Amino acid sequence: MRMLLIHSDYLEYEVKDRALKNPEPISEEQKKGRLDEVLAVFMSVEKADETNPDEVVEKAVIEIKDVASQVKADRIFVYPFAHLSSELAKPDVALKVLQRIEERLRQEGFEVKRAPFGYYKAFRLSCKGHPLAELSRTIVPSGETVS
Ligand SMILES: C[C@@H](O)[C@H](N)C(=O)N[C@H]1[C@@H](O)[C@H](n2cnc3c(N)ncnc32)O[C@@H]1CO
Repeated sequence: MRMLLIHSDYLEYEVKDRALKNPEPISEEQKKGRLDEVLAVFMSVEKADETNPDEVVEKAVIEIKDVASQVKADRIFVYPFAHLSSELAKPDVALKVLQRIEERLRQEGFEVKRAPFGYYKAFRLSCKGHPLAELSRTIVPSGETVS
């Protein structure tokens, strides 16, 4: 899993078109979304993560919690993003991992939104620009190596 974490004044998206044959079914209200004062986390779930998705979920939650506490963010935007890796996990595995991360972050007390999976989306982001505002993390299940 590759993550790009951007501490932002806001992130807003608008669904434009389907990018997969079977994108995640969404409601009318999910076609647009916005959070202010948010840690935006762009995530590519990778092939290696398929060997132990549950472990990758927990490791991702630990990393996101760590960065959120450093930048003092209590809102998280989980954003599926297929452009951080050339070895992507299958969509059905990736969606489950992202849904589980969303669920676990809510359990940890964060306000969480997740952008819809399987679509082309327009988005606007206002990065805060402080020294910890732009971070990346790579997570692999135990026994896997970072390529
Ligand atoms: C396209 C661009 O504008 C948009 N932002 C986009 O990336 N859309 C992606 C993700 O929502 C999702 N997706 C598919 N596989 C994965 C994966 N392994 N990890 C994360 N997302 C995935 O499916 C879409 C097409 O790859």
